[in-house]
Amino acid sequence: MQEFLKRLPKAELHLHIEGSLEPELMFVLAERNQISLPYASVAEARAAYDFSDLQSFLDLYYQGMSVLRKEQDFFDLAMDYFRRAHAEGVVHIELHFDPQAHLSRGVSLQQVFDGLNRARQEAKEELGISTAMIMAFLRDRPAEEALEVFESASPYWHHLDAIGLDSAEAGNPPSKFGHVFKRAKELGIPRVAHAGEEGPSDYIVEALDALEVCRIDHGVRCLEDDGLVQRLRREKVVLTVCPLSNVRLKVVGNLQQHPLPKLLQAGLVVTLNSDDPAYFGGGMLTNFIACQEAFGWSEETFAELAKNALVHAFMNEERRATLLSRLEQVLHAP
Ligand SMILES: Nc1ncnc2[nH]cnc12
Ligand SMILES: [Zn+2]
Repeated sequence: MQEFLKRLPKAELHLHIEGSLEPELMFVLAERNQISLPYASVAEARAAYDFSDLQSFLDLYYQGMSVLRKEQDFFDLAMDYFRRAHAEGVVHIELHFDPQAHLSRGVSLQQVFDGLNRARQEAKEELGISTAMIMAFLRDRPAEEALEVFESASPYWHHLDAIGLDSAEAGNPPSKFGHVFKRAKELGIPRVAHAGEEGPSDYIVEALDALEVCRIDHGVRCLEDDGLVQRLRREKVVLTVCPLSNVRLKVVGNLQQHPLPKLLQAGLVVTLNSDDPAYFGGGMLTNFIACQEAFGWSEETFAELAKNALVHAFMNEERRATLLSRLEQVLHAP
């Protein structure tokens, strides 16, 4: 089964590239940029990744990314992840990135975009991985700041496949960003948002109504509202679920208690994703294998999950057709 899960052509729709920063690279970049870390070793950093909730993770996540200063750092960060993902059978990756968390440290949008775009090109040429870019806004920062950053990113709008909304959810409802997302809609830029991770199911409704998103990142709390579940099913809204993330951030007590089987049973469009693989215990394949162990799913179930991601990814139709036929080949391989 693990061989099958590895061979499945997996598309990752929910990945924070800054959350793919492994401690090993963090130490290399800290030394290169003369930045001091609060850890004496890689092992000490990993030991500190013991979270009680989303905020306790975000504190270390923003601290960790402080080693990213130059274009080369963003290139190295992304290539490091693309290589690991490639080894796990990932064929397409949609990168969330957090410009505000870099701008506030004096790192320019140009450094971020140039480094990530150079890595995306190399991933395409050397690894055959396609990628998409989701510029996320920090919901615990003022909405006006998000709008300013969005406008200042106009030279890079053509690189964006979507905008997103992340960071501390509770107390920061989607509607706070209604005008930012409206502006993106006017420009024809698709929209996604984290909702129903720690926040209530109402935030999922708001993300659909006020932000007009095509996907909900996480969304696991939708089950608290039957009407919402029916709507998500009817409107075929994609949920980018991140099983190991939800365990590590104590959204659920353990993986066996995760609502994933219920989400599938409800007929929702579910995908599996890693969120912040360097902090939550592993990448896509690790998440797939953990679900196999927790839920005992069949090959057909994993194939459905992988297909959902390919069908709803931000990719051109030629690439989608290629990857869907690769999926069929894996399913029918002897
Ligand atoms: N799981 C998560 N939820 C909200 N914001 C994030 N930023 C990075 N990972 C996140
Ligand atoms: Zn996320």
